[in-house]
Amino acid sequence: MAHSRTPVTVTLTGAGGQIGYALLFRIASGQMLGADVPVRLRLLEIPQGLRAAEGAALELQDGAFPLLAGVDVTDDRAAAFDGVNVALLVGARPRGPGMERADLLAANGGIFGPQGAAINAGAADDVRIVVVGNPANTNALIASAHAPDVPSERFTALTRLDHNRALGQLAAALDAPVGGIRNVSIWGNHSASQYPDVSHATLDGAPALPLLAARLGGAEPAERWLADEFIPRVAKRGAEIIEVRGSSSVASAASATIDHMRDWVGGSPAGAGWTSAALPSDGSYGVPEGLISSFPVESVGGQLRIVQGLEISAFSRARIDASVAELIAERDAVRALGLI
Ligand SMILES: NC(=O)C1=CN([C@@H]2O[C@H](COP(=O)(O)OP(=O)(O)OC[C@H]3O[C@@H](n4cnc5c(N)ncnc54)[C@H](O)[C@@H]3O)[C@@H](O)[C@H]2O)C=CC1
Ligand SMILES: O=C([O-])CC(=O)C(=O)O
Repeated sequence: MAHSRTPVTVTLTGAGGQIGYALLFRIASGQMLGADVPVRLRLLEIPQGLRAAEGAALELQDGAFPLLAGVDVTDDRAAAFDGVNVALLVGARPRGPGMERADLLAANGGIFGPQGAAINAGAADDVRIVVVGNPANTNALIASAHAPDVPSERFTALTRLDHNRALGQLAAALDAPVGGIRNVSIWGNHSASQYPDVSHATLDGAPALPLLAARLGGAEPAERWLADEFIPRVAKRGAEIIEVRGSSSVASAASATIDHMRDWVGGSPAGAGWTSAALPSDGSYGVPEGLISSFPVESVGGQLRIVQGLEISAFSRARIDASVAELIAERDAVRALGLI
């Protein structure tokens, strides 16, 4: 099929890595931007990752994807982000043995600062950015700080994986299909301090908490399950996957990245309820303005909007505040390092 539309330029960093490999073929097949939207892929790697990215580019050619208008592989940030419409910032510096948190933040500042500057210099007016590489929220903050001409709300970080993990756990507890569940929320940081919140969740339109209580033998056992099992399991799911699989989440992380960008660009599907994404706070729910924190969001008219007016219990408030406190500490640490 020939496509008359101008291709959308998608830049993927860390394209030679694991998540990159899981993402590329789904993007090329139209699962992120639509079955009628041609894409041009720009794969950014560091020199030692270039061969792996070049190999992925060969396989993309072998996939004969009708929507794929071209693939460039480069280690040049300016070339990678020139004209970018959709940026998936996956490549990051993993924590090595003996590395302190400040070392990790500094190493990632050296990646995300210059990438933010390159986006600022070359991106298309409609650029949308999602940071996947950890620590994702603070890396997004650093990139945004180096892109003063790009509206800050275009910089987001991925918590859709946490959102999807929460859906999966709640569906299992309710012994119900995941597709019937709506309005789970992830608040705060993409880290073990995050707060997966089911207080507004529904199953087939009915509030989920009473259904949970009925299954678990009352409101108190349900509260215990939420506090002692559900919340820690979702918040530490990344570590559980590493423990069981031997390496960190890949296909689920790629799938969540596709979900995040598909909904942002294409809009939340009608009747699907809200999802979760980390984006700069506008002060909603007492989260300090400018912090890149996860919120319940809907995508309307190409923009992510924080869902307003939700009642926040004392239990939820304490947990949101704890995760936000961690984000503040990360922001202050990168500020002290001169990275923002
Ligand atoms: N936000 C989330 O929900 C999740 C985030 N992650 C994070 O995603 C990141 C990537 O994970 P994997 O693909 O499994 O790691 P990986 O190590 O397989 O791949 C990372 C790739 O990034 C490249 N890279 C490093 N610095 C770069 C730079 N400056 N520019 C371009 N490329 C660069 C590396 O060469 C490597 O090929 C990690 O930081 C991981 O912690 C993983 C799972 C979930
Ligand atoms: O925990 C990790 O290292 C990777 C990650 O962010 C996740 O799986 O949520």
